[in-house]
Amino acid sequence: MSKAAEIDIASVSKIYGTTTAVHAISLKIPAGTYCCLLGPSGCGKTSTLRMIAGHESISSGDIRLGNAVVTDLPPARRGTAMMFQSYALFPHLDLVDNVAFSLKMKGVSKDERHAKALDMLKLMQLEAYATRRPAQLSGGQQQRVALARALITDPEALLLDEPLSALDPFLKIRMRAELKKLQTSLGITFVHVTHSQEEAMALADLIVVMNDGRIEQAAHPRAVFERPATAFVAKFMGDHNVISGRVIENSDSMLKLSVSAGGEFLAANTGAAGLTDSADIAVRTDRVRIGEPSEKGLGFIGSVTNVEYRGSSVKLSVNGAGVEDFTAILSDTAFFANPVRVGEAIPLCWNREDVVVLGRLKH
Ligand SMILES: Nc1ncnc2c1ncn2[C@@H]1O[C@H](COP(=O)(O)OP(=O)(O)OP(=O)(O)O)[C@@H](O)[C@H]1O
Repeated sequence: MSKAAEIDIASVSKIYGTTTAVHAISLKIPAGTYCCLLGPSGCGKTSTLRMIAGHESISSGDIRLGNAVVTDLPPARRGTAMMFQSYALFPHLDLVDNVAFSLKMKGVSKDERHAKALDMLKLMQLEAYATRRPAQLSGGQQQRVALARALITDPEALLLDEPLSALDPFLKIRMRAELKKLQTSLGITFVHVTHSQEEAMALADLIVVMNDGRIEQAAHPRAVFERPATAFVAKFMGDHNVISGRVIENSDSMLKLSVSAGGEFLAANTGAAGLTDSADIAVRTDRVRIGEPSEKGLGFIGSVTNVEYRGSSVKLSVNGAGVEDFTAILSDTAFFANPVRVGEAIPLCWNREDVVVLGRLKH
């Protein structure tokens, strides 16, 4: 295998006719990273991946792979390989010929390409199926053939477009673990497009959250989850309550918000100096407790609108203080020690360190 390469995306845009799908994004993906491009449908993640692969032209900006600027290179000369969502296997060829296909295009001799294809099939534990055609395989096996076919070119970076979306939920989780294992053992850079935050959290060293053609946050999964940069990231990652309000105090140490129906909320100020009119804060749903707040602004009194039993936890929805559908996830033990019912008024509280001040993206 070749060495992994860093991918450097510098101010890259993609414009289709009158649609700007990607707005001058910049991103460095260190060599050997498992990177997930994450976001809702239409946010520009596939366009970004296809520009890295060379399957889509770059409207402006540059992409570097290792030391080489690849902006104007055709896909086969970039050192990348792409695995498509549909796997794009040839139905009439057996696995050896499917996997060897790109070597055939390069003019590699039959013996040599077949030997290499068999090695790749061995790596994917598919050598026993070498003479089968794709239709004679399960979904998970087809996915491994597609991986073998992409990896046979010894790429420095493997690009994967929703690689798990065709699999049933059980297989998805199994193949997810295999992808991670493969990336760790090969050590090459993986860039994987997904709209599933769970998938990205499970796989990535670097999550790049995209929205509307822009990067909202690029960081380690734990940083994205624990310190979401924007309201979009907090909502998209889930398990956060986002409260938006008017700024009534913004000092070095504290941010105080007022929500229209009278609620007041407090956060330790961490880099929110620019917020003067309005601001958003996030409170983790699993950090909310039933009880009186230790300080005004670190909780509110609300009415329970829904109680959902989830086995090890119970999800409460609460409206109050100008905040709707506020979620508290309580452990089953905490809930059943002191159960509450729909319609009941309850105090909710949390600690100051469980509040994150969210930034705003400058467009
Ligand atoms: N060939 C094209 N011509 C015109 N517009 C396009 C083309 N390809 C994509 N777009 C538009 O560019 C935007 C970004 O699309 P892109 O496929 O990159 O998003 P995505 O995040 O990968 O979405 P999905 O998860 O649905 O694949 C969308 O608004 C889309 O409609």
